[in-house]
Amino acid sequence: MRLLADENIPLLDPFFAAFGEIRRLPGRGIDRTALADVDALLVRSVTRVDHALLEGTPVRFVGTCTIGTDHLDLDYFAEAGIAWSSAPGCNARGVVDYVLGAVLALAERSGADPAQRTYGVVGAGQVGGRLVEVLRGLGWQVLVCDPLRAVREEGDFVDLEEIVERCDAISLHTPLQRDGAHATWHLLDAERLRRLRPGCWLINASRGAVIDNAALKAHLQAGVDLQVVLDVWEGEPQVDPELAALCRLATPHIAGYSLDGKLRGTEQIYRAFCAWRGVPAAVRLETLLPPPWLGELALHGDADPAWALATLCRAVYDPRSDDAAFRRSLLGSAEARRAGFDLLRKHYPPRREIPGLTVRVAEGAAAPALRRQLAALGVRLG
Ligand SMILES: NC(=O)C1=CN([C@@H]2O[C@H](COP(=O)(O)OP(=O)(O)OC[C@H]3O[C@@H](n4cnc5c(N)ncnc54)[C@H](O)[C@@H]3O)[C@@H](O)[C@H]2O)C=CC1
Ligand SMILES: O=C(O)C(=O)[C@H](O)COP(=O)(O)O
Repeated sequence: MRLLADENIPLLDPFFAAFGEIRRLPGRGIDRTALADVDALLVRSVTRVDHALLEGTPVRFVGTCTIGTDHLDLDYFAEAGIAWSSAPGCNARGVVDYVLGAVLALAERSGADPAQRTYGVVGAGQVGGRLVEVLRGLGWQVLVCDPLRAVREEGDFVDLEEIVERCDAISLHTPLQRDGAHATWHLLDAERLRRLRPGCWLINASRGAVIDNAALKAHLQAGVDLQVVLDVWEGEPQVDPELAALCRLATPHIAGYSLDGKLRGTEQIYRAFCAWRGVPAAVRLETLLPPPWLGELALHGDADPAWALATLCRAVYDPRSDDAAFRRSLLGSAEARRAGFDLLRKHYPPRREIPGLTVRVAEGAAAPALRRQLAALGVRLG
């Protein structure tokens, strides 16, 4: 059996070597020629996998080690009888940690208390749903917009217009859907951007085109008070440096790049692949995932919970380092910027997730509040 894989997929050998030959290519370089004798294709989000790529090739299985599937032509797969799988939820926690880091950075910069804002989460699936749980667990006010969930289940959902009008921090977590009743392409268009509350924090770690980037740039250039964090960009890997310069935080599509999330993504595709082949999945991620870099910490029982929240989150991940590296990469030519976007992702430093922490809290006046907060973050209590 021959497998072709994006070279940025980690742990290919431990999970897939037993099945046959594994060839590796940059995800953007995978073409029909490379697939001429390939049975299974393993990708991440940068390879468009459709009729044009697969027609006439022997590929019968496609796995994407990512949550998003907007780069796959699923209708064509169904028509052509090609088995496929994505990795739902694999890096959801990485995105949650990114949003927390972004919120804390915006709060520090503006001097605002993050606990006093009204958060709007748009899309409450694996990522947004976990984010809502964390924010509500911290005792913060959160409005949730997810029209698909709203028709399926009881719950406290609001529509997008209410999010736009009432929230002073909005985080987008929908898939990119170009058409249909719940299309998300340019969900935040010029008109909705205009109606955002002054001083609003707007975070996009979903897909670039969920916000109309040209409208956003025009809006920011007009001097509107909007604090924007973008991890994803229309047209990436080409990023508009003028738009990036207008953002408070700008990163190269790395919100979900926790080491844990990336390795889970490979494992989930390995399991789907084994199921397709009809063989048991013998390799276990637990044996391959390194222990958390930052294991155990102790907190004084009188520690200020707001200080503890910021300190612990930042100790695990602070998106400002990714922002600084990305801004440096945007100084060169268009070609260098495009290459820089992919290089930063290819050589991304290993980052772990907040729930990997174990924290002991000594007895003290703030101990109950600290323990509640740690539980909300998903941290283990030692
Ligand atoms: N920046 C990054 O590194 C990452 C980005 N992503 C992106 O985040 C997206 C969301 O991920 P998950 O939460 O895991 O997906 P999911 O499929 O679990 O959840 C998406 C949610 O959005 C809702 N939704 C769909 N259309 C909507 C609309 N028009 N308005 C409001 N809600 C709507 C769905 O009902 C669903 O509950 C992915 O599709 C992917 O594009 C995911 C992982 C990492
Ligand atoms: O899982 C997703 O969906 C994502 O957006 C991934 O974090 C994207 O990772 P790459 O495919 O860009 O490596």
